[in-house]
Amino acid sequence: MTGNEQNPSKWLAAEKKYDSGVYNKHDVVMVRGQGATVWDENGRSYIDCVVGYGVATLGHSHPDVVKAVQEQAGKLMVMPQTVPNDKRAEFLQELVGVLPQGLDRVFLCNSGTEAMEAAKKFAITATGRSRFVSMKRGFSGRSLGALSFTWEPKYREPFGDAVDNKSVDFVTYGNLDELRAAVTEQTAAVIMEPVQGEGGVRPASAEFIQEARRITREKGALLILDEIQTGFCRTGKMFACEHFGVIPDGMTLAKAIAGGTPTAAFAMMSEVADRMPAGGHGTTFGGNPLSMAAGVASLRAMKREGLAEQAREKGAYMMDKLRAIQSPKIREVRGLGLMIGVELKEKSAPYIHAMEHDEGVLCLAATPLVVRFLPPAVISKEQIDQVVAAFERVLN
Ligand SMILES: Cc1[nH+]cc(COP(=O)(O)O)c(CN[C@@H](CCC(=O)O)C(=O)O)c1O
Repeated sequence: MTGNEQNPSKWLAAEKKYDSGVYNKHDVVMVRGQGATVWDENGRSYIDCVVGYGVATLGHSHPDVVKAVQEQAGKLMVMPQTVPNDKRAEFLQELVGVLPQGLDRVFLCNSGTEAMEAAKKFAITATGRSRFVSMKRGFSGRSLGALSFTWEPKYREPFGDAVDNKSVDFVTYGNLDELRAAVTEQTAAVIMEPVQGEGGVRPASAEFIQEARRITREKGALLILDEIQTGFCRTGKMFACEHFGVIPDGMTLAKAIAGGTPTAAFAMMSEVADRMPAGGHGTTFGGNPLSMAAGVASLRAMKREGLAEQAREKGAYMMDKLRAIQSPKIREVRGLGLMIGVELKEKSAPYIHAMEHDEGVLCLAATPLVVRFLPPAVISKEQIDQVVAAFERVLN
């Protein structure tokens, strides 16, 4: 068990008492992390295959990131983007240096949903159009603009018409005929994840993404790839689009972008950026020097440690081990790199709970039937073996 029933945590009580109530809180208080391991307030360790929903791909508290944040915190933490800053400039250079060719203009912000909001506004000004095509099972964020691209009705319905559902056509992920029918001369952009994450860990086919690239060019629409979860080595490449040989007109980025600090971006072609009126968008915290320092350290560490190759190799290893589990409860093991989903023939929640409480492994859901594993690319083979053995035990 993780909670301390005799001496309930004062931190747990306080957080549950004052929180907004939107989250289904675990009964454990995590206080420290290093690499692929986190510890709760009672000193129990866990192998973390959630890492903040795919944020700490570089591992918790990477020493380079910690050092960079400590130094920048003592130098300059706050400077709005109207005023240039050395760290921000350095991060932009590092980021554009790893982005696909041509994506060399960047709107910096603070979360994935904000990046998607920016993408929506830039697409409208770049094309003069306001219709969009998004994907069934797609997840683009929770703000009202991003929510219009997010498929799952339970996320949209409580907000009624405040969510613009009228100007978005949803197509079945992977269905070429639906895609071709939906993209027209009124379409501003097609929005899609190269691998659907929250929607069940579903890699796209190369054919589907390549057709999205072709048809958007033909119709004068933008292709915007949502790499908020797939970006920054998660799938075995720096960006998942590299697996498919496709360069989009824009790419939303967040999660693993800056060493765990709340940072995001909409990266785009100059032709897209140049059509936004000056002052047409903005953010207070975006591009703050503290996050930028973490981002510079993180991107350099990813390159130096060959993190994409680590994710590719360890992801293949982990999926092989998961596929070797002989269990009638498993329908399919799928994914790309270290973005892994195990679809069960029954609800996954009890097994995810047992992994945490009985086995000391953190994993998460991606739709009610899928167990999602998002380990950090610094995870060891031994830790992977422990995770797989634990999963086999909870299934049996
Ligand atoms: C592909 C994708 N796009 C956009 C977002 C929104 O990013 P942000 O505003 O920084 O949360 C997320 C969050 N993905 C997590 C959902 C979080 C939630 O439930 O809300 C996830 O995959 O679990 C994505 O995975």
